[in-house]
Amino acid sequence: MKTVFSPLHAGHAGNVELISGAIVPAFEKPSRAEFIKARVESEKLGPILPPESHDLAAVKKVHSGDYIDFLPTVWPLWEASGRTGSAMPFTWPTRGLRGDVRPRTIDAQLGFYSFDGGATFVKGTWEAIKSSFDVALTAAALVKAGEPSAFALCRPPGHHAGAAFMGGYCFINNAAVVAQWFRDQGARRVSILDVDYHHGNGTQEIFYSRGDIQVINLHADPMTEYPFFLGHADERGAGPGEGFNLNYPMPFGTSWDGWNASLEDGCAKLTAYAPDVVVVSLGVDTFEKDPISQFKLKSADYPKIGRRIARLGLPTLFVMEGGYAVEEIGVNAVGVLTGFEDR
Ligand SMILES: NCCCNCCCCCC(O)(O)C(F)(F)F
Ligand SMILES: [Zn+2]
Repeated sequence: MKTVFSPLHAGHAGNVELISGAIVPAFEKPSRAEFIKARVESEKLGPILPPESHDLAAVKKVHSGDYIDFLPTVWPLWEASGRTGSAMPFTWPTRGLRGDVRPRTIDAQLGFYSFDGGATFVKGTWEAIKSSFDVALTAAALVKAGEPSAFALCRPPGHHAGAAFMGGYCFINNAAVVAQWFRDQGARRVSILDVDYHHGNGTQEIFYSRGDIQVINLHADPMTEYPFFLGHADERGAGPGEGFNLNYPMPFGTSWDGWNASLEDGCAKLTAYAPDVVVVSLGVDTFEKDPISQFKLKSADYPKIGRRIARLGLPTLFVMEGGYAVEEIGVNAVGVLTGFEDR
């Protein structure tokens, strides 16, 4: 399997996040991608290719233009306002406030275009964001060109980013961008299978009213876990999208048997949908040792996920999302990929 990777992810470094009332170093850090890359090499998964560069056209098919055009202006505006630390919002237009008027202050604009304080900017963040979707689009082109599968080693991740908002370490929804790209390249139906521990609220929001892109999410129950405000089982899609959004919320402590029951049902629904291609939002924060997550999957379980996805018998693009147990992130993420290839 070929991997696409860009060293430009490393410019998104030194970020902080707000956890339990304290500003702490961000869990979404450069070593995550480096450990995965090292494991791709040590497992001899296949060649590691640099991304082709793309313009923003494919991105603006799923994200609003004003939101995307805002992203590269953040750091310059933040610096121009005299700040040096991570650019982070602290006010959001929630119920009863106006979300149709964008204030002039950069701090407010960050809140205008986000749902939490988890998507922060430093000097190299925009370059990293751009390299991440270039990686995803380059890997998608490999699958379109006939590769049975490919691995987009994306960083930053994307599945919490909606049409016009960022959050949860996500800025551009890489999986959504490539799913739309496959449609534009002639795929009649595309399935997105999101196995990250957290619900892919952004991906759901982007495709919620569409029947041509099926979105299947396996995740921790939002009644008790981030992102909290989307991801319930009764969210089944709207209008033409009714029935094409499937959520499998699961309780804290879920281990392989319970998680696999959701995977089996999701795969049956995917097979019934008969897509031309599958995009896997690959997060491995379902791992028992993940520092911010509450599922109990073991490293030996990840190859089983890959084997099950391979049994779908469809062209498959893996897009990297989350996972914070950095020592084991490579073993677990690449375990899915070697399992897919049944090695
Ligand atoms: N205790 C409060 C910390 C807030 N937690 C934010 C969790 C973000 C999870 C991101 C992710 O893993 O879903 C992604 F795949 F997008 F990277
Ligand atoms: Zn996650």
